[in-house]
Amino acid sequence: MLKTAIRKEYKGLRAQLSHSDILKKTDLLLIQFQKLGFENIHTILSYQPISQQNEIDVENLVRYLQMQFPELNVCYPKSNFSDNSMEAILEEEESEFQLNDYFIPEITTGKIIAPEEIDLIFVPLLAFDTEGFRVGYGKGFYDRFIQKCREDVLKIGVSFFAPVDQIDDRNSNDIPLDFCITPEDIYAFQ
Ligand SMILES: Nc1nc2c(c(=O)[nH]1)N(C=O)[C@@H](CNc1ccc(C(=O)N[C@@H](CCC(=O)O)C(=O)O)cc1)CN2
Ligand SMILES: Nc1ncnc2c1ncn2[C@@H]1O[C@H](COP(=O)(O)OP(=O)(O)OP(=O)(O)O)[C@@H](O)[C@H]1O
Repeated sequence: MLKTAIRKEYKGLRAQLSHSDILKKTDLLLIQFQKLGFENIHTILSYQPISQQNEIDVENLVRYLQMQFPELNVCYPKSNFSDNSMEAILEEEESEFQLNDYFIPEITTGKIIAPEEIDLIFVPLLAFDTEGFRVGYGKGFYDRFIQKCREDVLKIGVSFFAPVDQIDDRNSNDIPLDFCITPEDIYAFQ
């Protein structure tokens, strides 16, 4: 399937989920995530969900990591729509989030963390395939950002749905995930 068709289908599938479906699937995702073990995680890049789009809220996954790594640095993306780039901003006590034009609650100010410092990224997506490639909103923000990260950065996708068989129009910029968590399974790639 082509990315445009996948985007359309999975936006539709998400839109059909009820509030209680979402709560249940989000709980199941945490249970799956807890099966993974991590070592030496200091800094992560999380995201705030676009709730109008029924994006997955990964807050509970972040809290779970914070229990294991009490000193965890949690960053959030700040997008620049003029060049489709983004920066990781460290969340601190005084951090504020403001809805941007795309209904993303974006962190407003804070310390910029170098991509090389990030150990783990929760990657938002619309769909993924059986090899770990993903379809996002089609602007390449995450592919551009991940390119600047360390080779060993853990890229973890989260999806309410099982993978599609194959994304037929993937390109040389597409960086595959290491894991994708769904309410039913953990997919490990490579
Ligand atoms: N929660 C969240 N934060 C994120 C992302 C994301 O996917 N989810 N991003 C991942 O890249 C970056 C922002 N990128 C975006 C890229 C394109 C559109 C966009 O085109 N939105 C459409 C609405 C979706 C639609 O097509 O229906 C639009 O408003 O036209 C939105 C965000 C950084 N922060
Ligand atoms: N590292 C990169 N450098 C330059 N252009 C890039 C890079 N990564 C992606 N792009 C460009 O960004 C556009 C969107 O890419 P793609 O269709 O793979 O997006 P996506 O993975 O669905 O979305 P997103 O990453 O925003 O969630 C494409 O035109 C692609 O060529």
